[in-house]
Amino acid sequence: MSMIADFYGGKSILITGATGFLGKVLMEKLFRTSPDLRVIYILVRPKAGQTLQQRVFQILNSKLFEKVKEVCPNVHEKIRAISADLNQNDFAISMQDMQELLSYTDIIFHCAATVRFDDHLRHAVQLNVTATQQLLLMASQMPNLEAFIHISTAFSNCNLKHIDEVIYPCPVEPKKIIDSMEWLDDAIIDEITPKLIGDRPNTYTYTKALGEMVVQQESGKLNIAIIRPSIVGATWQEPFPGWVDNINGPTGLIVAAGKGFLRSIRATPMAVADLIPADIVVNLTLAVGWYTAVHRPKSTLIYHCTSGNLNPCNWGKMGIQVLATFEKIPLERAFRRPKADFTTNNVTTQYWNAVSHRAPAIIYDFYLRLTGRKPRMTKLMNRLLRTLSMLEYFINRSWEWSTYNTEMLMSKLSPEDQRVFNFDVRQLNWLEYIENYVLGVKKYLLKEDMAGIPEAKQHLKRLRNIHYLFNTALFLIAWRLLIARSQVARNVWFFIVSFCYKFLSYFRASSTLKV
Ligand SMILES: CCCCCCCCCCCCCCCCCCCCCCCCCCCC(=O)SCCNC(=O)CCNC(=O)[C@H](O)C(C)(C)COP(=O)(O)OP(=O)(O)OC[C@H]1O[C@@H](n2cnc3c(N)ncnc32)[C@H](O)[C@@H]1OP(=O)(O)O
Ligand SMILES: NC(=O)C1=CN([C@@H]2O[C@H](COP(=O)(O)OP(=O)(O)OC[C@H]3O[C@@H](n4cnc5c(N)ncnc54)[C@H](OP(=O)(O)O)[C@@H]3O)[C@@H](O)[C@H]2O)C=CC1
Repeated sequence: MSMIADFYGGKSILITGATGFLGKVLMEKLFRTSPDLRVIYILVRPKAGQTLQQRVFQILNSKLFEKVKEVCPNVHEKIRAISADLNQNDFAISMQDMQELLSYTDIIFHCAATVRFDDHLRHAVQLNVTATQQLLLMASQMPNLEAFIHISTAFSNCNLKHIDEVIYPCPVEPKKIIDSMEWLDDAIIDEITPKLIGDRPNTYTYTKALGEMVVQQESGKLNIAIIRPSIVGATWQEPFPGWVDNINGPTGLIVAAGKGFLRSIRATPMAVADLIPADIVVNLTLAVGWYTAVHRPKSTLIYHCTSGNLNPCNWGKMGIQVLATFEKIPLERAFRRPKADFTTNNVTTQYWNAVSHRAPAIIYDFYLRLTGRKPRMTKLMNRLLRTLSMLEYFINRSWEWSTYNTEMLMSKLSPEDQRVFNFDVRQLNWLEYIENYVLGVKKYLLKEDMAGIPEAKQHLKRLRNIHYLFNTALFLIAWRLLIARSQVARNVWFFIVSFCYKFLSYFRASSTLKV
């Protein structure tokens, strides 16, 4: 019997960010392992023309929830979507809904955040700091609350090389930042942003660090824990391997490499690729929820959910395995053959960006224009290059995260819980995981049919022939131009032609003699 699964039975659980990547995997696991839970409240905003109900319906009817429906057929009744916008005061939750949340919630998992690296500081503060503060205030009014679990990121202190499971204060108090965002105009915020974020690379990591400080300062009598996952990737095992449905982090680059857009990337092959599968993060999160509620640690514990110190893999190994998988299982309608390399300095990066990214895009757009279609490749390529420049910080450095609390928790679990809520990253086989990840990108994110693989392979063969043809034509044109302009080139050309002629004459003469 799993103590953790048993613990969530009969509970009312509030999840923010339940429509996001991690939130969905968290909900799925909760329903599958504790189908007798009372209710999961999710704070959802209407989006992209969909009502709350339509959004929930879409999630529950997705492939991810197929197993849940077998174990918990009345899952629709156990999920209660509450209209909320975390950017608004009191989250714009109705009085009635607020009353219900305050009266019944037993556990909170706070996953909602803006994860965009380029978000405006005002918006990032609102969601990652102010909303966290408001949620804590709400939590403090919940009489039944047993635990508040805050999802942060292992990169909230990426300005440090070695990171312990402690909160590192930022120079300016979060309260001052929150206040100033209320009266400063956008232009001034833009001006002070670089000074505020200091040696962090973006507003995301900075505001997640502020969020942690808020959690520490406002914890009061609450039972709180913070989880810091590193780069969350597709699922490893549960509910099935390779599930992923958004293009954040490595996923977008895997798509770009598979479709042949991404040909070179500035990365350090030996740097640690601190990826962590989504199901490991979720298993740890649920175990932390149980431990925090049942054992009530005296202080707020922080748990690093990382792979680097227990089972390291580097970007080089990862890149090679991604490309090897595309050899076997290519994506459909690729722009070019999947073939990419790492560059390590600015000059080579600029060179390969021009030759392998910009030039083919310009040529393709020229072809689209010639055939009366709208050019789009240059725009897409510029977007990719911008994304690459934002991710570069994370793929050219290595960090060390200590994992004492995470390992301590593992040792507290019963053998059954260690199996059902497995977060032991040492058991992960990277090559197998990456292959499943790439497959998952194809199947679940791009929704490509496996039956289309032979056609995709044919398409790659055609691309290879076009590539050879194009290179031969380019060489001949360049050579012809060179001959027209340079005496040396003409002499070389004369030498080659006469050499070939002599060789052929000799060959013909010797074969005639034999006859
Ligand atoms: C030794 C030699 C070996 C040779 C080997 C060669 C190697 C070859 C490489 C092969 C493959 C590579 C694989 C391995 C390398 C992987 C490297 C990965 C690096 C990853 C580092 C991540 C570090 C993360 C650290 C922090 C972790 C966290 O805590 S939080 C989560 C991370 N957050 C993010 O990832 C968000 C980052 N994204 C952004 O900030 C923004 O998207 C952007 C600024 C990058 C781009 O913004 P922009 O406005 O230009 O575009 P946007 O509007 O966002 O999107 C463009 C289109 O995409 C759609 N989109 C966007 N988001 C999503 C989504 N979540 N789901 C679905 N679709 C999405 C969007 O709608 C746009 O579409 P259109 O409207 O149709 O245009
Ligand atoms: N993905 C990763 O690599 C990592 C993620 N994390 C952390 O994990 C958590 C979850 O991340 P992930 O699932 O990847 O992120 P997603 O971007 O997939 O999900 C974000 C969630 O927050 C919700 N949200 C955003 N703004 C609002 C708002 N104004 N009102 C209500 N809800 C809102 C989104 O709702 P909607 O669907 O309406 O947009 C969505 O459900 C975050 O705290 C993140 O910092 C930490 C480390 C790595």
